[in-house]
Amino acid sequence: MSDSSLQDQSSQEPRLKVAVLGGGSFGTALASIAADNGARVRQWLRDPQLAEQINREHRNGRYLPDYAINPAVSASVDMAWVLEDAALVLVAIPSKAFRDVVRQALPWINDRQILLTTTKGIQEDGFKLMSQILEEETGSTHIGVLSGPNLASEVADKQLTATVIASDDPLTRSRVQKALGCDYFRVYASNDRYGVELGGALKNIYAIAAGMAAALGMGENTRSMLMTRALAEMSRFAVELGANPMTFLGLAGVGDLIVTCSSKLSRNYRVGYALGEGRTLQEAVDALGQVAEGINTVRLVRDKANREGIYMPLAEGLYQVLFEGASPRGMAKMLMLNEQSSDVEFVLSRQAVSQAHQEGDIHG
Ligand SMILES: NC(=O)c1ccc[n+]([C@@H]2O[C@H](COP(=O)([O-])OP(=O)(O)OC[C@H]3O[C@@H](n4cnc5c(N)ncnc54)[C@H](O)[C@@H]3O)[C@@H](O)[C@H]2O)c1
Ligand SMILES: O=P(O)(O)OC[C@H](O)CO
Repeated sequence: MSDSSLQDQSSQEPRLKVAVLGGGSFGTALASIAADNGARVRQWLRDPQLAEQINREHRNGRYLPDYAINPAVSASVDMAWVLEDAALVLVAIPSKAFRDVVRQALPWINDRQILLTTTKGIQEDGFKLMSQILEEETGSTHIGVLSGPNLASEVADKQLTATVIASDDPLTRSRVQKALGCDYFRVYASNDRYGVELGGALKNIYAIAAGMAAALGMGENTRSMLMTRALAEMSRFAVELGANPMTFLGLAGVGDLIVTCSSKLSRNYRVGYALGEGRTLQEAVDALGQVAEGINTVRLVRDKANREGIYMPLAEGLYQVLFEGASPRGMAKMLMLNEQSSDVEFVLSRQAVSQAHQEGDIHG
């Protein structure tokens, strides 16, 4: 139990009631944190056997077999029971099923609850982020996004970790900081919900590329170049879509990019690594056995960038490798020989670089 949970218990405040929708590794780790902080936590999942195992052994054998879950977490397949009286609801469900699960929950959602998404993905129809789905389905004003460099197994292992709660509602920010912040999990606040959520979804694309580069034997210079150019590309995309580029300097931007592009614990990195070893996309996905959101995100972002005229050479290159059979090495070479560009576009624009080249050509 963390120090902060002791503080909570010694105060006279009523016990917070938390519901977590999703039985995957991050949902489970977050449920355990909230319980460490003294909350009554109920977790909803589809699989009755897994629910029974969590209740009996305080272990999630499917997603987090090696970690102890706080015994105060109770799991169930009964959505009504899980959401009963919940003041804070966390939705940790892959993007493809997110709206369906929120719809199942609707009868027990009310306008006093705080609703959080932890999902780093995009809905194809309308290019919607998960908090937008929460907003559309519930009409709530207490909506937030939890995102940051948060590999679930490290969180479950109580490695010192930081995350971001992003919401334009100050109450949501402060309540979530209090509910989840403890001596191994620090929660920073942001009011750029869109930027934070976009950062979490976009970095998955580049984690696939980083895994692929590692499997191909490319070195640290390459990884550093990839991450930095990824940050430039993510920020460019975000600015075009109206997010604040400064958000990408924070935990949910560069922070999450670093961890996901560096760790074999990342599912997106692992898919990329398998592709770099020569497996097909289907083989890589089958071997993973879990959802790597970046596969779908690369397609959606590449299509959106093409529609909106946003320059995204890395996303385009990865799309060609994943879905059009391009060779990873050939694509890497092509990107290296791409048109001359600028380092930091907010300092020197790409247009200024290409104009200098055109003028140089004219003057021989
Ligand atoms: N795992 C991590 O390290 C991590 C860290 C930070 C954020 N996230 C994000 O949080 C989200 C949840 O991640 P996770 O690792 O907890 O879980 P996950 O993405 O592996 O899957 C979550 C759960 O959703 C369930 N599920 C899938 N389809 C469903 C459906 N149609 N109906 C009901 N349940 C369904 C699965 O059975 C599983 O219990 C992800 O989208 C991810 O981007 C994950
Ligand atoms: O396992 P991934 O690739 O979905 O990434 C996990 C988290 O998003 C890391 O912050």
